[in-house]
Amino acid sequence: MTLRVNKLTVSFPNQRVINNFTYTFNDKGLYLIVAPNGSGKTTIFRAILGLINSSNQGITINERPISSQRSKLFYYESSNWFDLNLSGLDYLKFVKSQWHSTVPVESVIKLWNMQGYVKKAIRKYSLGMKQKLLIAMYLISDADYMIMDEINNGLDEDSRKQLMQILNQMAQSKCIITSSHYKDEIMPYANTVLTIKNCQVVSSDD
Ligand SMILES: Nc1ncnc2c1ncn2[C@@H]1O[C@H](COP(=O)(O)OP(=O)(O)OP(=O)(O)O)[C@@H](O)[C@H]1O
Repeated sequence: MTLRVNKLTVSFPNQRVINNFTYTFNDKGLYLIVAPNGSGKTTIFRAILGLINSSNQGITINERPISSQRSKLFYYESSNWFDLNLSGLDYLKFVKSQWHSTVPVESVIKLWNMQGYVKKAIRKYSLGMKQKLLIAMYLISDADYMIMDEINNGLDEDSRKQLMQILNQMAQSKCIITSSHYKDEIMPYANTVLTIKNCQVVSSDD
């Protein structure tokens, strides 16, 4: 069980961002991508998901094309993607049904203390409340592979600590791939750190 990226290259007009990235993510563990602003973290995630054009010789989960394995993977890039007219509960129920999850919605709402606002329209949420909703969606999905872009953005210190405990626990049985600008908080829990320099992705395993 692996997520394999084979010779991934991403270019935008006049700019190559990722060059010839080949890597195998195992089905367990916490992978942290650390790199300065604008170096290509989000680009890698989008390319893995097929949300942007790339050249590659295959992106697979368990040796099958990722496009046929969507229920094994969860990625929701940013709370900016939320439809502000919907409620948090709408999103949680949607994810539960689409990912055929057995995780009770109520347990995740309680875990993140979202009872007071989960039924309200997202337009009434603070930044941190939106981020908690986004994290709750990952927990509900219960997907084997989770790609989380800047997952602790907008969270207060206690919530970031709680998130780290949860990620650490989930990484015992799932593959968590994340990037963060609070890297010092995640680094102690990361099994592998990937960095991007001059379009090359380098792993701490190498
Ligand atoms: N759609 C696009 N068209 C042109 N250039 C793009 C596009 N998307 C990203 N880029 C460029 O690709 C580079 C990498 O962007 P990316 O968003 O992947 O960086 P990042 O490492 O996630 O940054 P940050 O830490 O700021 O979130 C940047 O130079 C950016 O300007």
